[in-house]
Amino acid sequence: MFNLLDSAKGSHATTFLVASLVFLVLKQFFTSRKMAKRAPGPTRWPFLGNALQLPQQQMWLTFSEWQKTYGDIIHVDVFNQPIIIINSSKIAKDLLDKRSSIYSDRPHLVMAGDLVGYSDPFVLQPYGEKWKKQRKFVASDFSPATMPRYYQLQETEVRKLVRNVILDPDSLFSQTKLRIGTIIIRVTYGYYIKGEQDPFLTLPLTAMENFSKASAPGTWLVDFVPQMKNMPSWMPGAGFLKTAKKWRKIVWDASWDPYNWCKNGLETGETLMPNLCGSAIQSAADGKLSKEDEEQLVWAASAIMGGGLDTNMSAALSFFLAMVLHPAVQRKAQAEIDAVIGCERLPSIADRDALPYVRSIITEVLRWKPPVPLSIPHSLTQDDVYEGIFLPKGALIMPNVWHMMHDPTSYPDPSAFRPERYAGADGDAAQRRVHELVFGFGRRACPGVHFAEGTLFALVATVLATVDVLPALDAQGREIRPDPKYSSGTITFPEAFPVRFSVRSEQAETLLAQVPAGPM
Ligand code: HEM
Repeated sequence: MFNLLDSAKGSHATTFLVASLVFLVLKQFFTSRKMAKRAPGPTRWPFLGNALQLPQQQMWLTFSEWQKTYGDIIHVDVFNQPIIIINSSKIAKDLLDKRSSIYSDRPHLVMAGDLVGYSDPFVLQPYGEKWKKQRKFVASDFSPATMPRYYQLQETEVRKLVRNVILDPDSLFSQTKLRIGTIIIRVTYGYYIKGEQDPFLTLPLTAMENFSKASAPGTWLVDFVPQMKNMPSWMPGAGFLKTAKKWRKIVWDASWDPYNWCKNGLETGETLMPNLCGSAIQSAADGKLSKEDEEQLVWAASAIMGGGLDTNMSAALSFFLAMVLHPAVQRKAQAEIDAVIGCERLPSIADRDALPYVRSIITEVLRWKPPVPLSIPHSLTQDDVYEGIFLPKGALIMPNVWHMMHDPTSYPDPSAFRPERYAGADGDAAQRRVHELVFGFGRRACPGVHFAEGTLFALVATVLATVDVLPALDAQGREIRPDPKYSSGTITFPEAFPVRFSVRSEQAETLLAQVPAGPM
């Protein structure tokens, strides 16, 4: 009896062991890449893949349409380069945030990176030692604790912007460029921009314009057929090589000229406002950086300057557009500012906590028109499987942030501009959810987020406190309602629209007049 029981127990144990092993092997098999299937997507052509189906204009809208047919993860191929489009915020976070150790590389862009040189600044740097060093250079200057150092500069420059556009509403776009450029260049190099034609402003602006074109996915054949970069420049079809050469010089000059100005200023003892490059040089041993460190600092600073220009300008201009279209939102925000700040002073960034409706306007601008609608693509460094879907090593990962921000299940009536979405007890969390997506993912998330939020708050609060933003009038005195049209490219802007400003009170005019004209 005893022996029988023992052997019965033994056979149970063996069965259990075998069953467990079979289960583990099957589990491994079903979750392995062999069983995982590729994500759905439009039908591919041999060799070309989906090249002909990728739209040239505002890709995010097409990808959003495709979501209805193919779902939240879409796989397309362009000349054998796999591209994974993600239309869901949950999946984007599951992959890019939670699995960031393998999703933090950047795609190797032959045109933008190898040929023009945009892979030197850390925005496009591969995930590696140079990228880490550059992020380290900027980490403390752009941490939340450092932000108050910049408040006065941010507030002063946006006040000048408002004062100038009241006098000349047609200068809205150029003034926005000038003031946002002045802010970011001052904190990066200590240099104060002398005017719209200052090369320290025009060069990086041109470099950013070119960046948007050079990095727009699917635009350059050489990105998919890298051998083309070696073709002789006289050959038909090699025009892109001439373009790349011209653009490369602009990137170089835009990055090294202001750096050298800053370095020389330190050497000659010229007083400079605390700035990223100056502090990094001064904190190096003996005040001298190694050649390698200097190079990485130049590119880190260039990334910060570039990152802080067009993105902020896009959001600022979308804000003005939203205000022209939504007078009721303006009135509600003005009532909040009048009640909290009064008319004796202008709002400051330190007032942020006390102005929740003003904050929710900023969030709604970023949701309504995200400045970087497809974020900046990441690249996957090893094969991966997500819920039975195979994601290949080297795939370009494109989070369609525009779609996430216009998903009607999260944002009913998504094309409506409605800051009230963030009212109520969940308001702050709802705002955070927008910012977390609009400013990017995982280890590559935007290092300038706090700085950008400060500049935008200073702008939005100052504008609403001092002026009514109104539609321009036509020759018959009728209001011209602008049609919100946006550019394509990595960073998207509203097309120029007519606008009018009316000062809200004499006190507002007096307060703006007191802002000093020169550098601070
Ligand atoms: C409204 C303003 C801004 C928006 C919407 C924005 C958005 C973004 C996005 C979507 C990315 C890509 C994140 C990813 O790959 O997952 C990014 C990266 C970056 N941003 Fe911003 N940004 C803004 C302002 C700024 C400012 C003010 C700075 C500089 C002070 C800045 C510097 C950078 C840099 C250097 C990167 C590259 C990060 C990396 O690759 O490691 N951005 N930003």
